[in-house]
Amino acid sequence: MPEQITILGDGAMATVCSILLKSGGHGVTMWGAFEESIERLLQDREQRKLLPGVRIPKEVRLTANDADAFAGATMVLSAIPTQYMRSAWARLKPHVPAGVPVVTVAKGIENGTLLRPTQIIADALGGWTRNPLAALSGPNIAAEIAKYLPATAVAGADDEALARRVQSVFSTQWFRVYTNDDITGVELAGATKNVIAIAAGILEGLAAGNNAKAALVTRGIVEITRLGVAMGAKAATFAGLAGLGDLITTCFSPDSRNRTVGERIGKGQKLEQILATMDSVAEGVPTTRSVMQLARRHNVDMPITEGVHAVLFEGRDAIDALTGLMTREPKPEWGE
Ligand SMILES: NC(=O)c1ccc[n+]([C@@H]2O[C@H](COP(=O)([O-])OP(=O)(O)OC[C@H]3O[C@@H](n4cnc5c(N)ncnc54)[C@H](O)[C@@H]3O)[C@@H](O)[C@H]2O)c1
Ligand SMILES: O=P(O)(O)OC[C@H](O)CO
Repeated sequence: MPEQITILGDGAMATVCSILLKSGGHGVTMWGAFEESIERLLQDREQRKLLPGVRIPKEVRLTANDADAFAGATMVLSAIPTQYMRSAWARLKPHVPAGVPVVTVAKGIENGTLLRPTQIIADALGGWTRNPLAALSGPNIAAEIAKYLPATAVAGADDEALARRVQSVFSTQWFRVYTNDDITGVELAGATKNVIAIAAGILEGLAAGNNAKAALVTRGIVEITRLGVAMGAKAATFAGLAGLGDLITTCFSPDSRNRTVGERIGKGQKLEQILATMDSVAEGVPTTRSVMQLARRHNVDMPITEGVHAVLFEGRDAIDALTGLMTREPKPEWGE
């Protein structure tokens, strides 16, 4: 059944979701936080910097007006980067229709609160019961979906009926959606893989080779699963599309912003310099701080995350961090 979907955000993911949902026969309104950005989109029908060459269909309604954004909405999609979610949702709260399901595609953990995207929304809106919440996550590089290349995702929700509704809304011939009742795992996997993807980029920048990259992906999934399980997620979710699937694409795709940040660091650039030249968001950078704190809080060993944290925020040299990982005390592959 066609739905009327309000997409919050006007970045790369919001843009591809507008195309995807419109192709599925749904009505779409896209809201942006900044008037100038929506004005530009109304003129160009294209996010020239974030997703060049990809046209936003004329049927997609564009607005920067908070109240107008939710007219007729039967579902809301939040495509706002994690660290901006709280302020955006607090601003929009008076206009969000109660009872309408909210789906998030954000992949991060909020700094300070250490909350997952759906938890941030619940917090901002004043409770889970006001709006049912779901997360959509998986190997979803926006630039590929925009070219109608085949992709898959997981609709995570506590409520099975909601997960199935999200699955049905987002499914097209080239976008296959599975359901998963482990929303904690779906969100944690999507956030933590970004930290490992920064490490993959660092290896790329150091020209460390594919054996090293394979080791990173394999040991990376082990450590993010360990954190997830300690926080109540299912290990199987991390072995699925939202975990291993997304980790692989993000570690290997040249289009990944997180991997690109790492690559530039591996080549010797400074983080501040990299971030100053990026138009788009690399969620893994602030999320590394949050994941490091979660690891400490839950007493989970996360040596790769520790290494990324040290390189990004403690001035550690990338080669030194890699040597540190390679010379840790010998241990069995499985176990503590
Ligand atoms: N791009 C992808 O391939 C992709 C795929 C899957 C999931 N995601 C996730 O989607 C989320 C959005 O990422 P994106 O790639 O669409 O973003 P982007 O990097 O393309 O664009 C950044 C967006 O942030 C918005 N923004 C900047 N400051 C803001 C503020 N103060 N308040 C509100 N909004 C602000 C900008 O208007 C813009 O829409 C992220 O959590 C990302 O991890 C992205
Ligand atoms: O470009 P990145 O690194 O933010 O990755 C985008 C998506 O999360 C890939 O699934």
